[in-house]
Amino acid sequence: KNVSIYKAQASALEAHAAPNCKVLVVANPANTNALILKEFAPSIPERNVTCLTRLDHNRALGQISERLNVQVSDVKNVIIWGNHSSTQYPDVNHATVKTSSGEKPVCELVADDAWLNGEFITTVQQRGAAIIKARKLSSALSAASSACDHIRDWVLGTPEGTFVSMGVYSDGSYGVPAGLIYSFPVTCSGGEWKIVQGLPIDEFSRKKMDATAQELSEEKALAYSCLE
Ligand SMILES: NC(=O)C1=CN([C@@H]2O[C@H](COP(=O)(O)OP(=O)(O)OC[C@H]3O[C@@H](n4cnc5c(N)ncnc54)[C@H](O)[C@@H]3O)[C@@H](O)[C@H]2O)C=CC1
Ligand SMILES: O=C([O-])CC(=O)C(=O)O
Repeated sequence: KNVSIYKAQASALEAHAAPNCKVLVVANPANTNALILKEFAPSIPERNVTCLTRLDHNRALGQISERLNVQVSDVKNVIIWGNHSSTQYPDVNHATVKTSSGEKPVCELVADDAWLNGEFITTVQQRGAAIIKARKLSSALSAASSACDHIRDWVLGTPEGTFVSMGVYSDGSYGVPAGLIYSFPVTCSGGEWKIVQGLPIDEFSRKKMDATAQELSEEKALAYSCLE
């Protein structure tokens, strides 16, 4: 059903939208809906079609700020890799906290790998489901607020030294198959996003990044099979 909805939305954009419009897909499955939209709106450049993983990014910042008892605005550079689903990989290996003695790595300050590699990841992965369970409705204000964050940073740029997570069309960076909409760390400037390059990826992260890519490949195949 989503495939036909996003095919129709794409056709409407193709017919009526400015070719330089920016598209943020929120509705789930967000990454694959964005991929279908990109496919059926060929006049809109693929770099103008994105999906929302900023809510997951903000949740990860929130978990770290609570754990360390610091302001959420002092935490930065967490990464959400992959799908906006429970296979996403929230990664704090490159995240830092502003302290009175300068910026410190989150891993060093938390100093609890079992929590970072376990409960932290599952809490962020399952936050959407936990909210639905509690409210019988999905996240509303936090989702809307993160959509504003996504668009604001895309249009106005990310602060120097800060990256954010966005679901964007993969160019094969970090060994992620090209042709998926995958959440990467990005910086934005002049209305364009750019995938942050050259971050070291350890074996634990590699496995988690591959698992969420695998799920996206399967979703893509399923979506395309609905088009036949
Ligand atoms: N990417 C993210 O971080 C998040 C994604 N979501 C997703 O956003 C979507 C919306 O969530 P809610 O607003 O809570 O759901 P909702 O059920 O309150 O609203 C969905 C709306 O879509 C409309 N709709 C249904 N079929 C349509 C069609 N063919 N064309 C146009 N409109 C149609 C319905 O009338 C309804 O108003 C869901 O898919 C949800 O899973 C929600 C929160 C966060
Ligand atoms: O599944 C949903 O509708 C909720 C969701 O995406 C989220 O809160 O991250």
